[in-house]
Amino acid sequence: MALQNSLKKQLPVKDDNHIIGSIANPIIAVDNRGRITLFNQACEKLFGLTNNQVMGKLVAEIIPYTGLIKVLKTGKAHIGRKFVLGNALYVANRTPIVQGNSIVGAIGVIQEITELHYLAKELKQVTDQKNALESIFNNTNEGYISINSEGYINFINHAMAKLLNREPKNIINKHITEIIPEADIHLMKINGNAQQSKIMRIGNKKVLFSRYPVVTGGKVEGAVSKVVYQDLDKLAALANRSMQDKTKPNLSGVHYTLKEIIGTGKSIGQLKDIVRRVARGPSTVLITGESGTGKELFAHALHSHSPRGKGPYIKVNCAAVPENLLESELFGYYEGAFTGAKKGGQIGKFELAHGGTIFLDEIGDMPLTMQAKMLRVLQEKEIERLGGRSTKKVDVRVIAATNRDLTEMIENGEFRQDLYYRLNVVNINIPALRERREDIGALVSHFIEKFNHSFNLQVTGCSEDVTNIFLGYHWPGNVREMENIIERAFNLVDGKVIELEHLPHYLLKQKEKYRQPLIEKALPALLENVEREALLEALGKTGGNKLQAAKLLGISRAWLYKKIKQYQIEL
Ligand SMILES: Nc1ncnc2c1ncn2[C@@H]1O[C@H](COP(=O)(O)OP(=O)(O)OP(=O)(O)O)[C@@H](O)[C@H]1O
Repeated sequence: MALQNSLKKQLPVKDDNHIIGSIANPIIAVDNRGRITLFNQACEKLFGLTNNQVMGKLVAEIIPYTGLIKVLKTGKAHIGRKFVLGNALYVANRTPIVQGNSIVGAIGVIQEITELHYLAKELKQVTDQKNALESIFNNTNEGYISINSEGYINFINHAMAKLLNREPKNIINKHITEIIPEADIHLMKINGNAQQSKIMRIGNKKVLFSRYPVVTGGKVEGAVSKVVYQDLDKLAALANRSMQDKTKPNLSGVHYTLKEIIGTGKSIGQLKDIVRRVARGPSTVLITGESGTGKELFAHALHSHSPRGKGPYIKVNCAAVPENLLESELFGYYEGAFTGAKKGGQIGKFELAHGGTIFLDEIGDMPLTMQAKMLRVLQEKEIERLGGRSTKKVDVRVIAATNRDLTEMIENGEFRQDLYYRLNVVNINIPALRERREDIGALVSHFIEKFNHSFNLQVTGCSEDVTNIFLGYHWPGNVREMENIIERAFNLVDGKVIELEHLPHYLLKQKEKYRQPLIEKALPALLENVEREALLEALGKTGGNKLQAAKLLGISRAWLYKKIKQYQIEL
């Protein structure tokens, strides 16, 4: 008790006015008639009036709009009423002073909130910006995650959370290595350097990520990582698909028509007529001919001129695909069909070609087991993916090609006869280049024009010696070989004419070889051979023009016709 009394003496609690006077908040009170009864020092400062000037005076006269009179009249408190005085913002709480049942006065307590107001405004702006950024980050497919300088996650967007297969709320504040163990190496190294486009694994996915330091006031405060492609394997598969799409004409720009097939001679002309007619129908076509004769070019043209020309054109090289993969390549497979099968399975070339054409190149190299399956597809027009039991109808036109002698293969038991008949509904046989020398001149001009364009040169032609070699050579590699020889010459030529020195050595030698067998024959046969070759050369040089060819040979036109008939030269 003694202690309490001594404390009371020391503390100013006994002097209410002194306590109120010391409060930093302006306080003003009135009695029940509105006369000022309390006006503390903070109030004096706020209103610029002294206590002596205002005490006992009517508040309405001294400071209008305090709201205290209204509180007196209504008995209702005003809480948190804002008002502006000078450049500052204030909030006031006004309450009635109640004694017993009656209102004996009113009191107002004021607080300056200018700073607070601006802070609140700033906070709102920051919150708005944060919300906007969050919605941007959460509506992108790119994953974002940020960590502080100790590696604790302070932000993650939806895409990144999805990639991690977790809820964002279960990730925030966790250590990055706890959530992404692989991050130890890639995401954790917090320094001032950015890392761009690195590949890392997150779970079973390969992703591409970039990491940037978060720098505040020159200090690295953390790092933010961006995952650009969530699954590179998927992306690779997509790119693969898009490459496959590119094999489709009209989409890729690689689009051969009959116009691109060069040949002035009768044989090519006849073949073009056949293509025009056959293209209209649905029949399977077998294109035969030596390697490099233009089988693929004809297959393309067949597709382009057909009603399916705008559909896909899918090529499968039966010799290039390993035997054990050919079936899945052609018909596709379901997930888990075999060890190493891709997740999600794979669509086969037949399905890809739906509505278009499938070109089965090198069909002669198709294994016998596959030949049986192919026969079924051609008969039923339906395919069965590996690992599945259901079949699917496909609307595909089949064009097959081979440089092998299928009839001989049938005799040797290497090719199924029934498949041969199915494929050979229409046969297009492209003669070897040596059997249509009349096309040589036009082809040479065509390739010179083509390479002038790509090499940006102005080559006008070949020297006479070179022309003679071209006309006499037996072209085992056919048009492809000619294309290669001319391209090679373009790499060496520095004038406007292709000369002997621009030809490969073997070609000069081959020419002699080509002439050699002649001496092994009897004289009449030898003469016939020479005569035939001379006719072919002349016709080739003149692009098949008989009048000019006859002039070149020094014979009459009638004689030339007789010889053409005798040697069964096709023009
Ligand atoms: N008549 C032609 N006109 C223009 N270019 C041709 C002609 N014939 C072939 N070519 C060109 O020759 C090259 C070989 O042609 P293509 O690939 O069509 O031959 P292929 O008979 O299918 O060969 P392979 O049997 O080796 O597959 C291609 O670059 C092609 O453009």
